[in-house]
Amino acid sequence: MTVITSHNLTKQYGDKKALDQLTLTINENKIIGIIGRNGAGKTTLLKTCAGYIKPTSGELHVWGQQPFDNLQVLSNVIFIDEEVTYDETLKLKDILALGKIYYARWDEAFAKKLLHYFDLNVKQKYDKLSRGMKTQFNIIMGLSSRSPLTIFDEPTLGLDAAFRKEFYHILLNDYMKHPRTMMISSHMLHEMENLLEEIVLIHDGKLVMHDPIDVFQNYGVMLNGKNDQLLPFVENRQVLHQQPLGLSSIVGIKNDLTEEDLHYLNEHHIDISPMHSEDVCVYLTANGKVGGFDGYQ
Ligand SMILES: Nc1ncnc2c1ncn2[C@@H]1O[C@H](COP(=O)(O)OP(=O)(O)OP(=O)(O)O)[C@@H](O)[C@H]1O
Repeated sequence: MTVITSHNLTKQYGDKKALDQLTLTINENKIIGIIGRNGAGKTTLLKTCAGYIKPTSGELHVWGQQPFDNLQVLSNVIFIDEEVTYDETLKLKDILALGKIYYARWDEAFAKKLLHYFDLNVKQKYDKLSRGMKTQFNIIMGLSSRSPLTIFDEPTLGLDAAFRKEFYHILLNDYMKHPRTMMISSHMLHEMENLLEEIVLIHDGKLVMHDPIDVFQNYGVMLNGKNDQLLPFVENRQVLHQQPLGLSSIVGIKNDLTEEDLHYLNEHHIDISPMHSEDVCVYLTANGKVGGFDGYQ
């Protein structure tokens, strides 16, 4: 079943198009990574899908309905980011009690188990938690809501490595037991790759790529060899990155190598290595800057 469909979705702030004619389909029960550079439009996309932001133009449907200010959609969505705040008088247990009211699939026992595991005291006031502890609590709310559409916007921002690791592990286990649609934006792609089933890469508000994670992971290859042999080889190919090293170069290209290509590379001692997913993201959103910053010369 389809959860989200957008067609030419656009959100404009003054002259800036935070989302620019974005057409996308998200199917249910997947974990989807929303990636892109700073200012790409990730938060705007997620908040628009969560019904918090009204699109300027285009179409957006969540379970077939326009999400903005739509109670039926809102009751099935949870949106967690670092700006979530609660009334300063509320203790954690009071907030858990609210979970029961807001989320049909809320699992209070699970929430309490997680709080205990992470040494968060239910009697403590939310307002008195450290910033990292607030983020931990927000994540616990997000997981325990079991909302059919669970959205995490940069969930691990400011969290230590130990918690991040635990979070990925718990999220995956809970998702296996209770499948739902999860959209997660993050700049920590390398840490999250194993969780994700699909990647949505956006840049300047536009969709660059929406594919299964393995397509993304196999998108490019890095070649390292002598210029005489390497440069003619890459001449008519999609070059994503190029780094001269004197008489040699490192060149990143789209991975569409044939048997014949592999034979050539082998024969000319050109090394082939995988292009890391984070580099694929960087190179595909580089605005034509294939060689990186070189302003010191
Ligand atoms: N309320 C707003 N008013 C004006 N401009 C905005 C507003 N919200 C977002 N923008 C602009 O829209 C663009 C996309 O912002 P958005 O926060 O969606 O990006 P992002 O991909 O989440 O970035 P980051 O990774 O840095 O958090 C940016 O240029 C931002 O300045």
